Amino acid sequence: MEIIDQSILSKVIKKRKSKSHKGNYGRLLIIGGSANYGGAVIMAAEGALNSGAGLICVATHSINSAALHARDPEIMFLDWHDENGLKQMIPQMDVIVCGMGLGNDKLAKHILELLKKYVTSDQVVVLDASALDLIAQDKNLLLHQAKKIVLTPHQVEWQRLSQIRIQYQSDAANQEALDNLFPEKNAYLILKSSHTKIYDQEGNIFENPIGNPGMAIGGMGDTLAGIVGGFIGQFGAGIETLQAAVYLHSLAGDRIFKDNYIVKPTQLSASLPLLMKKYESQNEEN
Ligand SMILES: NC(=O)C1=CN([C@@H]2O[C@H](COP(=O)(O)OP(=O)(O)OC[C@H]3O[C@@H](n4cnc5c(N)ncnc54)[C@H](OP(=O)(O)O)[C@@H]3O)[C@@H](O)[C@H]2O)[C@@H](O)CC1
Ligand SMILES: Nc1ncnc2c1ncn2[C@@H]1O[C@H](COP(=O)(O)OP(=O)(O)O)[C@@H](O)[C@H]1O
Ligand SMILES: [Mg+2]
Repeated sequence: MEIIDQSILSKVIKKRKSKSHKGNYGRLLIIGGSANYGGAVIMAAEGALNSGAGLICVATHSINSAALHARDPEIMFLDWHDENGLKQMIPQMDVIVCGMGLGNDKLAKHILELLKKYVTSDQVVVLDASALDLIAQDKNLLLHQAKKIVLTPHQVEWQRLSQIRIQYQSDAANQEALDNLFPEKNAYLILKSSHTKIYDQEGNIFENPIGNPGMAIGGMGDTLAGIVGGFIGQFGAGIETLQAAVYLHSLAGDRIFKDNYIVKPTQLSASLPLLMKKYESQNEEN
């Protein structure tokens, strides 16, 4: 197992080319936010926006549209009851992040079915929160055809999905469970805790050494899912991209925690552009 260190940031965060446009930095579809959990998808979207995603569309319950646009007019909205809209939108995007506040009703399941049907082998899918819980209840909802699939459970979500109780979530058991879920070997696991670990399917494991208890607050994982999506859209779906996303999330949290009793997820997101500028690579992206 390797410990992630700060050098991962300048390795992954590229200086932007002057000759570029929003399409070069990832088209993201973020799906989540039932009538009661709109905050979850807005926090994910703010993680993606502030970490540099080129273009973001949020598919959510229509009740969340005004709040989303009031906070972030940069972000597009799609009513998640609009099945035709979803069918058209899904294959057009580079990265799909799904699950934050999705809930577990019939519509939530149907959205996972649509994803399974319309995601292509060129796309990357990040699955979080309710999406993982729904798949734990019905493994038929799991999609396999994406180029890469990134799971971002906390330990209880991973327990539900892998059937491994928290105290038995050893590296070997986690890797075996990931391989059982994805025999195609196209998945990563970001297992969140106070020491988040990242697993690939080639036997590599990376542990995040930073972060703090001020980050133990609802929405912190939603924010991470958005950052992971934003980073994949800009820097590709390799293991180093995931390490940098996880590390940056905690580094941002630590900087706020130095002077604050708690770390608000929205405050963390707002601090990302400055932090990314500080740690960007000195060489232009190639
Ligand atoms: N503002 C919004 O709209 C927000 C909406 N959200 C949305 O809510 C939905 C449900 O998600 P969820 O994570 O709150 O519920 P769930 O999966 O039942 O987990 C809770 C249980 O797990 C435990 N537990 C958690 N982490 C643990 C850990 N690392 N290690 C160990 N234990 C841990 C925890 O423990 P306990 O409280 O019992 O001590 C409890 O038992 C989902 O769609 C999500 O996106 C949230 O994102 C928040 C902001
Ligand atoms: N004590 C802690 N130390 C470090 N990081 C923490 C701590 N508590 C929570 N976190 C981080 O906060 C996030 C919580 O994710 P999650 O439980 O999915 O939150 P939510 O679903 O409420 O958004 C994870 O990234 C986790 O690593
Ligand atoms: Mg969560």
